[in-house]
Amino acid sequence: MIEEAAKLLARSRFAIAFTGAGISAESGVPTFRGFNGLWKKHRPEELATPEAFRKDPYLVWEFYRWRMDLIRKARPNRAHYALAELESMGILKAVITQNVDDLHREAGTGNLIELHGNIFRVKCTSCGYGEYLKESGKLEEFLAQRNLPQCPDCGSLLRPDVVWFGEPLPRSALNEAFRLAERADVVLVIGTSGVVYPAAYIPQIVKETGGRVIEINTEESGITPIADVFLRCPAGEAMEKLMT
Ligand SMILES: CC(C)NC(=O)[C@H](Cc1c[nH]c2ccccc12)NC(=O)[C@H](CCCC/N=C(/NCCC(=O)O)S[C@H]1O[C@H](COP(=O)(O)OP(=O)(O)OC[C@H]2O[C@@H](n3cnc4c(N)ncnc43)[C@H](O)[C@@H]2O)[C@@H](O)[C@H]1O)NC(=O)OCc1ccccc1
Ligand SMILES: [Zn+2]
Repeated sequence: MIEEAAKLLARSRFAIAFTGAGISAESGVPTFRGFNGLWKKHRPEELATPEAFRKDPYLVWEFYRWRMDLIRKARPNRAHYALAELESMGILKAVITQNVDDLHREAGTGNLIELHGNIFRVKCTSCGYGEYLKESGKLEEFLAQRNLPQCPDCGSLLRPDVVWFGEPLPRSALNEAFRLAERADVVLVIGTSGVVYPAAYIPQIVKETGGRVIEINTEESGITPIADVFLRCPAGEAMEKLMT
């Protein structure tokens, strides 16, 4: 199977990657399904909603600060670096991710589409203010606080710049992702359960426009039925084999 996947990639004219939480599991970042009950018995889907934020912004900010603190200590793993290398070799044209953990960027991926936002960015709930805490160097101080963060421009509440359930994805990112999927002849799907929409349409669009689907996952997922090659293997291990 690895040989077949390597051949498909080597012969590809326009290959892209589509990733989920599973690619960051080996970096110590819990997957969504692995999360259940991980944080104070809450399911992430309960807290990652506009309703939850309206009802209890303290609880939601505590949840996101906990995740930001956990994720900032994580480092990219072999799978993240392999995708960045495939891009620098000109084989991979883009990485489309559902992850908000910034690990693809840290690994050196250039053409990165973050469909669900980035946990280290905050934005104002009323004016257009936004800040990337890693760049502004305010991350430490931000995580040390327990208060509700306020917008320095208008004083309103700041929220994590991620897409919550029931919220539309950023139009530009979604259009770019669909455009890439239509153009791709190969998609490398890594570590996703493939149940969250509209993101999960990406591999289907590649398939429907004549492309091939290579899936890497430790177990079958919602994508497996359309996979031409299924590698049941941890992402780091599979990508290492693919690169050698
Ligand atoms: C749960 C699901 C059924 N619900 C949805 O899809 C909903 C509703 C919906 C919309 N359309 C539909 C159509 C059909 C059904 C439902 C819907 N979608 C939405 O709400 C979207 C927004 C969805 C985005 C939500 N935000 C996230 N994240 C950011 C926040 C945050 O992170 O805090 S989603 C979040 O969960 C998802 C988790 O999935 P995975 O990444 O796949 O992770 P998971 O844990 O599930 O699986 C891990 C996999 O890895 C594998 N694995 C584990 N270890 C390894 C390993 N080592 N190696 C390899 N693989 C491994 C495992 O086997 C497993 O398969 C990711 O997308 C992640 O980003 N918005 C919207 O539709 O808006 C409408 C709209 C339109 C216009 C105007 C108004 C409204
Ligand atoms: Zn503001």
